[in-house]
Amino acid sequence: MTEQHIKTATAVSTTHQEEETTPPVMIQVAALDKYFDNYQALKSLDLQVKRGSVYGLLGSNGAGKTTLLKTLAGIYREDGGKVTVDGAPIFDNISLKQRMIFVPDALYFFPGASIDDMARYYRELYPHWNQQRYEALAPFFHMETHQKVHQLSKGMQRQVACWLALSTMPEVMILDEPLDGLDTVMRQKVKNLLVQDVADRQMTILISSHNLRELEDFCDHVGILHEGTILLEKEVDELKQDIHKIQVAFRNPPPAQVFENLNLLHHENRGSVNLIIARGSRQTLLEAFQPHHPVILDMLPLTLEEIFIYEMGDHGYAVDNIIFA
Ligand SMILES: Nc1ncnc2c1ncn2[C@@H]1O[C@H](COP(=O)(O)OP(=O)(O)OP(=O)(O)O)[C@@H](O)[C@H]1O
Repeated sequence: MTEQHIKTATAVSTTHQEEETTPPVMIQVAALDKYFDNYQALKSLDLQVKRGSVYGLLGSNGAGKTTLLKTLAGIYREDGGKVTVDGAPIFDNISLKQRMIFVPDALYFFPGASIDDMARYYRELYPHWNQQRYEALAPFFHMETHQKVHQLSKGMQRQVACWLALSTMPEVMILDEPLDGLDTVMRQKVKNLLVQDVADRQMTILISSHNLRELEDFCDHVGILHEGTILLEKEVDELKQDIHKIQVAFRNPPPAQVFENLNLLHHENRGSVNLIIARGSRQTLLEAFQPHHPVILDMLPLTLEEIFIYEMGDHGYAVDNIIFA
């Protein structure tokens, strides 16, 4: 989500008097345990998602993403810890479930149902169903509402699931790898639609993916789930501001302390050029080198992928499969 969207969403929230009392946290997970027989799929997991924000949940196969999302959607009951949405427990809470939507990894449509049939079903279940929006979105998805869902391709069925979900006007959307199988253009269009709802009416999104790149331009927070726990959680903007890749070379090398005093994540020499990944503000890092008259001093932007690799390196984990899968 863009900075502008966040600003818009913030502006909307502060213009409404009643929202001053609304808790900023929409999804709260504390010390969540989930077992399948003797197998512990989620281990004392903590997670918070603020109202009107987008949280990206990353994890490799079997990390526990679907288990977590199904628990948050109230499909699984927690075995330990607490899961609340807008301050209330979710399991067995029908009125709360009417305010949120879960788009699962494995989609389900009634046998032989058309898109319109499914829309009628959703209309019965969700009191805030917006028929006008449902109809307006048909050309966006390039589909006719009388089409049978089972005759559509997998990617088109995923689009139908997003289309129906958006038409329920949810306060919270939980999406299990919704972008898988969508072509690049449609993926971006769906992301734009989702972000628009976040900006316009403070919808909260929790979205899972194997692919960090998929989430990079879209999420406010990214968390890495690994073997049932959140290994690392970061605010995307903060991450990008706080970590830098620097190429620096000197005619006369400065004392070693210049490097030692930095919060270094990585340092290598390529000929006379030092390649450094370091934490700290841009200004602090520049000020460390400038007194030593560098002949080259470049600060390069880091991708979120690179940031996670270096950050996770700190934790001593090999995470290539999480980042690149
Ligand atoms: N119904 C179930 N019964 C038994 N074990 C389960 C069940 N559902 C999930 N598991 C186990 O829990 C672990 C987490 O599975 P989960 O489906 O949550 O992972 P995931 O991160 O969504 O994986 P993927 O990216 O492959 O979809 C796995 O080891 C899986 O085998």
